[in-house]
Amino acid sequence: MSTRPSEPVYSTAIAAGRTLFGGLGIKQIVTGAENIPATGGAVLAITHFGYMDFALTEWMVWGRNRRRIRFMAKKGAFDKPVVGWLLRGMRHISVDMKAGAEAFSQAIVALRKGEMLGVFPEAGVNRSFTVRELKTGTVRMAAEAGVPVIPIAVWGGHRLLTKGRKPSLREAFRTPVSFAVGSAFLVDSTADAKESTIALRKTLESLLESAQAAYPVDGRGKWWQPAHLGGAAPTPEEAAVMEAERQRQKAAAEAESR
Ligand SMILES: CCCCCCCCCCCCCCCC(=O)OC[C@@H](O)COP(=O)(O)O
Repeated sequence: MSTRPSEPVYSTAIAAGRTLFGGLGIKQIVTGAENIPATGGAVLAITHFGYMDFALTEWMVWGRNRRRIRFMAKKGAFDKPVVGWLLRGMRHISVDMKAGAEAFSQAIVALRKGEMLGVFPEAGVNRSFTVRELKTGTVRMAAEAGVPVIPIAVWGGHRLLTKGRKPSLREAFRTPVSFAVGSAFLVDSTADAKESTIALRKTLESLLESAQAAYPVDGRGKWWQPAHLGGAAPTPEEAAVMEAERQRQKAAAEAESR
């Protein structure tokens, strides 16, 4: 692919994102950037601690090789009037969490066309800021499309915007965001998807540990630091309880609106 067709919606979003992150003085710390393929299909498997992970990852990738990531995102976002139009304009893929087959086949088509797909295999933001159990779809789609998985840990992006927390300019200003990009993870199509997924999770955890170890701000006692590293974030067990409660409330609200 020597030509890169113009995409006005995506280009506008990138311009807006660069202005925002540039204005906030976000500092990128990147290791393993050479692992991002310059061409061809690949699944980027990204950790998910904050709502800026999408844009931050695209910002980092764009700065390296000018590629546009097609993200898999919740159907709920696509159902919103303006946001939905924007997401479709950027050719992101809508995922119905209750019926994933449609999104899966769209993802395969995109990968076979040589697109770079961005997925968050934890299927949501985990308030403990630790890597929780992954869905198996990531490795299954890579195996089926015959493309590599590129594991990426993003650390610090949750300080900009995350679940259950009001964003603060002071917290965001000049915040370092680390990206640890791992080498291509080739999925053996004869291997069990569960096993490969466990291996992928271990890889993401070790990339995350390396990003945290080198992070230039001491997180001890801070809300954004995981409990096992001396931070004030809820433990994985507490986060799971909070998430179950949130799901229960959502289901109750949906039942009421019917
Ligand atoms: C400079 C770079 C700027 C580039 C802009 C391109 C970025 C594309 C933005 C895609 C945004 C997709 C938003 C989807 C929203 C969404 O799906 O997020 C929620 C979940 O994940 C986790 O949610 P949760 O249920 O709260 O755990």
